[in-house]
Amino acid sequence: MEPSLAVAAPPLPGWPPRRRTMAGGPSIALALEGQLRLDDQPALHRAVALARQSGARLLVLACRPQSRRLRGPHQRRLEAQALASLHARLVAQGVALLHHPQLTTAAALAELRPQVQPDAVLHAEESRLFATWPVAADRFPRVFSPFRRALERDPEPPLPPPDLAGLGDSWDDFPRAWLVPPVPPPAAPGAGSDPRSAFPFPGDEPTALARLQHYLFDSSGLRDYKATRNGLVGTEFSAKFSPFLGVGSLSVRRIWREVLRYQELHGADEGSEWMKQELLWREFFLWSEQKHGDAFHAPGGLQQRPPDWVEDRKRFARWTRGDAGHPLIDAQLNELLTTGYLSNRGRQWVASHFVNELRLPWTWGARFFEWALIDAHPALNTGNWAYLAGVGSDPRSFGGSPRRFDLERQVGLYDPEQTHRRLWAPPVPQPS
Ligand SMILES: Cc1cc2nc3c(=O)[nH]c(=O)nc-3n(C[C@H](O)[C@H](O)[C@H](O)COP(=O)(O)OP(=O)(O)OC[C@H]3O[C@@H](n4cnc5c(N)ncnc54)[C@H](O)[C@@H]3O)c2cc1C
Repeated sequence: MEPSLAVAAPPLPGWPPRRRTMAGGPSIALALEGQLRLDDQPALHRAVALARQSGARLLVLACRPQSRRLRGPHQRRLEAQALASLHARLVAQGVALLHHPQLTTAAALAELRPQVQPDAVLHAEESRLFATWPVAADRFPRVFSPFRRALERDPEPPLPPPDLAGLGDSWDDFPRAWLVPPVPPPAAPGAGSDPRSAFPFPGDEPTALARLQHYLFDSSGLRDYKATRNGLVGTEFSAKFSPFLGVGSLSVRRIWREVLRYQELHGADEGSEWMKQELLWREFFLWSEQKHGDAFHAPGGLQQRPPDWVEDRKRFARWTRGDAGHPLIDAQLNELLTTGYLSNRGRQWVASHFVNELRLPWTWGARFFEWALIDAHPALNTGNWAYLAGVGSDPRSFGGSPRRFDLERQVGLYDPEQTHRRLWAPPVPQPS
């Protein structure tokens, strides 16, 4: 279980630090590692406890997270918005945020030395419902249902933002260029400002928390979630939490806690139970990736299937420009390329068409999604693509074939008026 707010500081070699004579004195650094929020940050609580215990100042480092992630323009814009907001809120509390988007934390610390040499560096961790294996690693199942049944405990409660008062101290020794507030890049035409967008929000933490409040308590969103979650158009058919989770401006444990609060108020209805299930899917893929490592991302997937596709680069290149050769899919791709967001149903159609009709390697599609999606996450993206390609955790695909969506039937079920198709039909090329 996550400890309570009084987080015990781990013993550190050479602790407590000697007061140095250089400007600023001893310091404790929190490396954000892409977790751009103050709420539910266990590492921030530990850093604050260490700083208070030793009279050190706190500084926050925002560098390029060291991971296999491929961040595309939509996600980078969201990330910059989240970072700018966090910067402003930390500075308002007197705490410096030093940022260097090109360097990893290790490289940034090397560059900062000897001007700034933190006595301890704590690293923020990705938000998960469970801090340690929710099902023992050696018994971790390959498919979701046994995972859910085997869960050994409840998700851990979130921590509130810590009190940062008095932890800033002097900033004289910090390089000025690193303290300049980050400026979010302007939105590409359409992105973030397109009135058709299903995700028209900025990526910062206050917006994330406002969205959580809106979807759970100020609208019928969560209550109706099970009925609406396969929708294709608009902001309300699903929660739109994933882009915030992707840039770490929202904690999944905060979402879970608020869903429980909703259930205390309104009872455990279908919508809230289904939301818990989807959040557990996220958890399942995160821990699966941790369990299987590179095999999780390998073309043969967890099932180690031999490849069954055609490496047609021309066809793939056309697809990346939004030309899949099917009007339904082209509309989905147009939405994806313009806004970075795509409904879950739309993603399933696109991936199924890519694998079953175009017969292209699923890893190509997954890699492109990782660049294009506003909520891209390697584990969630690969987990879902591999599932649909029949090499991952779809129980039906073990020993069988991948799930194939009958697109005409799907349209009849989920877009009978062709609302999405008309809204996102790609522009017809004009003769030159
Ligand atoms: C081919 C494909 C690729 C995908 N790539 C990503 C990705 O890179 N990043 C990502 O966050 N999600 C991915 N998903 C999962 C899912 O489509 C999105 O999480 C969801 O559409 C986000 O919108 P929402 O927050 O409104 O979802 P909601 O339906 O409101 O769900 C709430 C939350 O539950 C979790 N969730 C829901 N569905 C899934 C799922 N299938 N797998 C894992 N978690 C889920 C997400 O955290 C989501 O924010 C992918 C799905 C497919 C089919």
